[in-house]
Amino acid sequence: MAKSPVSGFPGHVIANEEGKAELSWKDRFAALRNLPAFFRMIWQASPGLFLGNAAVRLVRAAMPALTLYIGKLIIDEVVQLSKQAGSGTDWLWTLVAAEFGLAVLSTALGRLTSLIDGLLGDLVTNRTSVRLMEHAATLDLEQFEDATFYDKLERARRQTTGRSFLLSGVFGQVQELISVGFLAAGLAVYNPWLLVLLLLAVIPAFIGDNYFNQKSYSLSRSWTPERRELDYLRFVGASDETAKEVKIFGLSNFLINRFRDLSGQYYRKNQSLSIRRAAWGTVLTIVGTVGYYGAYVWIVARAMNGSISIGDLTFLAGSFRQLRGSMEGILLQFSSLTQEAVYLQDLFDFFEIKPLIHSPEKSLLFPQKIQQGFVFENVGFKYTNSDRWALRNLSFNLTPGEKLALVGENGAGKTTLVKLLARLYDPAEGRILLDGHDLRDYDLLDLRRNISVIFQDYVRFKMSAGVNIAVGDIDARTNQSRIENSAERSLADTVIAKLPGGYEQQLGRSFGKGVELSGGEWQKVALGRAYMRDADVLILDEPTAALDARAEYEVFQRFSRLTEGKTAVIISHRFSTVRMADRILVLENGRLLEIGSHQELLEKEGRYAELFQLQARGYQ
Ligand SMILES: Nc1ncnc2c1ncn2[C@@H]1O[C@H](COP(=O)(O)OP(=O)(O)OP(=O)(O)O)[C@@H](O)[C@H]1O
Repeated sequence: MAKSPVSGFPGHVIANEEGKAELSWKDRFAALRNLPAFFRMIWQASPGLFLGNAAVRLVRAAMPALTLYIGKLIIDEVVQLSKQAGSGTDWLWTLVAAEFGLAVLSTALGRLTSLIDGLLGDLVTNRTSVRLMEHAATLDLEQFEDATFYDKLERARRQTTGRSFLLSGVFGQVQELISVGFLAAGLAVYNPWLLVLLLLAVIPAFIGDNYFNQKSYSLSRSWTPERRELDYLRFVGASDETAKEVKIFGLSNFLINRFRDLSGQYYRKNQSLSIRRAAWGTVLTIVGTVGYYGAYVWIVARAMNGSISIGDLTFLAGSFRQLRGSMEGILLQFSSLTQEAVYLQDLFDFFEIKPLIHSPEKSLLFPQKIQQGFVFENVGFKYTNSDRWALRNLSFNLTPGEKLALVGENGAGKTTLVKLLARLYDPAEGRILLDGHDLRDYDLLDLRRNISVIFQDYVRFKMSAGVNIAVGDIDARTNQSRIENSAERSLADTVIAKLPGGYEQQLGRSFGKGVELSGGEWQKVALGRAYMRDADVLILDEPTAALDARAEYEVFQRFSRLTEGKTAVIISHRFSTVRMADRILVLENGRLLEIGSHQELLEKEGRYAELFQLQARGYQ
């Protein structure tokens, strides 16, 4: 049985993947444990900016209480002076100057904070993106082919941008908390009950907001697959890669309608949630305003009966208003921050995914010279999410220096076989031996380094022609003579000679003055990668499918010469290519049907002979 690549990962805060996720309070508080790791990420991005941010915010936290207190002193002083004409005004003007100074400082520090937040946010985003790419590179192909994994990757990718919100949010929250501490202390000196009234004014709105945040989180999470489909439709509907077929088959309406349906459904769900949120928000804020005016009435009454001064009145009213704003901010932010922290869990979950295919602790190095070759022993393989065996009971050997051709109808399992040989997957049954040792005992990177594979769906990198060949051995990308030599062997040199920029020419139309190549021209370039990698084992999956008859002939003339002594596996539907192999392995529905030389198989008059004659007749 092929193991599910995403099962058994560390627990989620979220209940399930299908999206019935609800965020309970427990989940929210649990998500807060992601914050230390998040702070570590920020600290690693720039310790200097981190400390600077903390220091500036600490100073800013003290400012509201200080400003209000100076305001109170100013008013009390003015009242005093108006009662005692002729006394000095120096103290009054000193206080006014101090308040002015605070106002200027507050503006300057506010700007400074945004600047630092912005810079730190960018650094964190870049670092996280790099980590994401690095980690993705370690994971298995099978994991990439799993939809659940892809959703997780998608959510993690979304986490790499927009981190600055969480960053300034968390820092801002700490700043507000300290600020509230100062203000609350001032209020408590006059009457601690004011603080109770304050909580009553703030909590209803908080509960409402929290409820709706939870709803919108589960909506957005449950829609991850559809959002991915929306992105995909947007891409297919408007991209250079698909434009040709979209036009020819007149697909645009089909795609647009699907997009409209899906985005419309999401919009409607979101719309009803947003309306309910706005309505409840209004009601609960009014409740809060009642609480605020209750406290205000008490303060005014105390001032009227002379228990507190006019300065105290402005200080208390100001503090109360400010505190209400700050606490509302803290509580509301808390619910969106915990939500963000939960999203952060997606990112950390992604980093926790471990590849199932890796090197053993004590690994073997790929042999300098292959002695016995590869042996497939009763190999079976199933793709994840598929009940069908793509390969089963497969036993054969591949001797050193042999050229083996794989033949079979579409879906017979040819590509799967070579993916197993390159250890992109591990067999679910049986084993593959190289010189008597299981492939799983070899160092994975060393194994891959020594096997050169060109897949039928090779990547057309939107990069220069030279790099498109150099990807065969990317560390040698500055070795121009090796690149040119590889190009010569694969016939790509004639393609590149026609490009205005030669080896520097940007390929594909995505960037700048890129040039598009024909299918066969791309194939020659991709074939160059196989020669660039000087590996002992060469695997070519339909390497000549797009080549014209002359090019195919030439490629194979060279191929036999250039791969002398190397082990090669070639997948091809063209029998002119296949017959040049030493032996031919015929697959049917994942099983080995026949194996032997061209002549042997023709004499056997089995499936190979039938397919060969079928194709030969087509040429007569
Ligand atoms: N990534 C995948 N996930 C699930 N099933 C897959 C995947 N790749 C291939 N298969 C299935 O495995 C079987 C063998 O596929 P494979 O690509 O090995 O065939 P092939 O012989 O190379 O075909 P072709 O001649 O069309 O290239 C097919 O039934 C295919 O549907």
